[in-house]
Amino acid sequence: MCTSRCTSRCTSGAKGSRRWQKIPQRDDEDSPHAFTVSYVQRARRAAWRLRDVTFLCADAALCGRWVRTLTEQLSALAQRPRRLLVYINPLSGKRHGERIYRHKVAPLFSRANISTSVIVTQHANHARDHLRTEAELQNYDGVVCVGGDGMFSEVMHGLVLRTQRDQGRDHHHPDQDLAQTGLRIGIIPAGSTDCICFATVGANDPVTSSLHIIVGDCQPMDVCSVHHGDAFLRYSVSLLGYGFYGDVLSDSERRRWMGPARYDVSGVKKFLSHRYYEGTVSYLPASDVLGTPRDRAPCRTGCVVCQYNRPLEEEKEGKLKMEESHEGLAWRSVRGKFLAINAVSMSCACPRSPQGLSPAAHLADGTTDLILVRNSSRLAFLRHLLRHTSKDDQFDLGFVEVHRVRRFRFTPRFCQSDSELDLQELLQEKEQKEKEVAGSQARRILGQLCREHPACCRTPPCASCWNCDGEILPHADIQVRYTTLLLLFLPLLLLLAPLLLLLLAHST
Ligand SMILES: Nc1ncnc2c1ncn2[C@@H]1O[C@H](COP(=O)(O)OP(=O)(O)OP(=O)(O)O)[C@@H](O)[C@H]1O
Ligand SMILES: CCCCCCCCCCCCC/C=C/[C@@H](O)[C@H](CO)NC(=O)CCCCC
Ligand SMILES: [Ca+2]
Repeated sequence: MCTSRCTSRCTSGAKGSRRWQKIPQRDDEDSPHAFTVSYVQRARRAAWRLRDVTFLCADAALCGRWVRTLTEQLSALAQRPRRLLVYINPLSGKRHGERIYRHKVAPLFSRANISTSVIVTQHANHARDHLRTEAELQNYDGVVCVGGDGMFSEVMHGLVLRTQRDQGRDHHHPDQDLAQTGLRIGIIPAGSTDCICFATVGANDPVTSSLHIIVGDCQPMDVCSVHHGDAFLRYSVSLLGYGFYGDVLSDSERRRWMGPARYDVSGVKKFLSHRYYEGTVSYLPASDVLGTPRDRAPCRTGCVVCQYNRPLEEEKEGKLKMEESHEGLAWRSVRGKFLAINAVSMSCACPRSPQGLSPAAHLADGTTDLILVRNSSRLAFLRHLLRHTSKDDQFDLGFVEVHRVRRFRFTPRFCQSDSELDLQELLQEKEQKEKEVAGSQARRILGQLCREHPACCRTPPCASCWNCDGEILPHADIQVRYTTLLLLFLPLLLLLAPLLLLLLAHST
């Protein structure tokens, strides 16, 4: 494949240091035969860049032999994708998805001889439904989503649900282990938060993500299932947030026209309203695992903690069953007033929070970090939030606790079923309060208690909603468990990278 005739040659510079030097284009007959090799150069902060180097040969035969050999070597790398199914969300983030793909991604895919089927989505859940029903997955080596976390979530749901259907698994059953999807997913960041791309690649850069896909590595990623009783709700790979993050998301939905800024406006608004929510969190701690949420040892590709902690397919049944068998013993419960309940299966690092909600959470260890932020003053909560934007430990505060769990459940205090029970408790609390305080303060406190109870308040039940990877869940009473793995186009072992990063060779 002919490319530009501009050629470089290696010239020994001063003191024998070798450096490449561009030499002007040569049109004369005896111009040497040359071939150009494109390779990946790792730049600052996890960014990857494409670089070319051209080699001069004495004669055409030698040049041809080099190109054929290099091309054969590259073709032999089985993990590299040849055919990709691409979904573009035109409305993600600042609505640059299509432009980003056409200008930055497609040229790289074509230089790497990757064929693509591109679908620009026409409506929400277009990608999920296409993957789940009509996509002919056997024709592809992977799926690429161009958009934000919500678009990734659509592709994930489409692939996981399609795999269960094809393998006859019932994903509605909360204890059903899921079949693992075979196709890898690549993410081209074009959204507002892009936390899944940032937390896995370390950068939100379309060129870097494209090169990761072309090089074709493979990195597993935890998937949690969320159920309400026996009804399946959604899968989650990043944040399951109740209280603050749930309120921020639901408030920001009506501001989608603002793009990424919608989260800042809603964030400030919800910080100021400072709502707490009552309920009971029960969780099954992950026993006999390496690492803790506060060991400040971030998960990196080739992570040994993930390999050690992740329940292997065959032992998964046994391991979880064993933990379950001590149901009464191993499960723990926490009841109280929470500003936020966040369950993260990965660090959730993103441009807003470079370390993430749980910096030491592992991408593929089969556990979730459950962060409980109890009711506290606005100032204390602000300190907690601000620590997400620095390297300070956001868990080192009296009203914050974090647990590494395999499963957890949440029941809001004022859920419909037991409001009568709560009503008696509430009346007892009122009588107690009446004894303790008198006059105007009593009315203020009783007003607060009253405002919160559906049985005696005019406002709807004060449950928050769950933010599941950026989507709102229809129920607050949920059960969550680690269920399966996804596969991403990511470097498995960066140390091997120099050998694998030759992208392609072509004669010039
Ligand atoms: N063509 C479309 N028209 C309308 N909505 C769409 C379309 N394609 C996808 N969606 C929906 O748009 C929502 C937002 O998409 P996405 O998450 O990619 O952008 P974002 O919200 O800006 O990014 P982030 O989730 O990272 O904050 C998703 O829930 C997705 O289901
Ligand atoms: C006053 C200073 C406050 C500083 C606060 C910094 C804390 C930022 C933590 C950001 C955590 C993002 C977690 C990612 C969740 C995504 O799956 C989801 C979909 O994209 N995004 C949101 O829910 C959007 C959530 C946006 C929350 C702000
Ligand atoms: Ca995890």
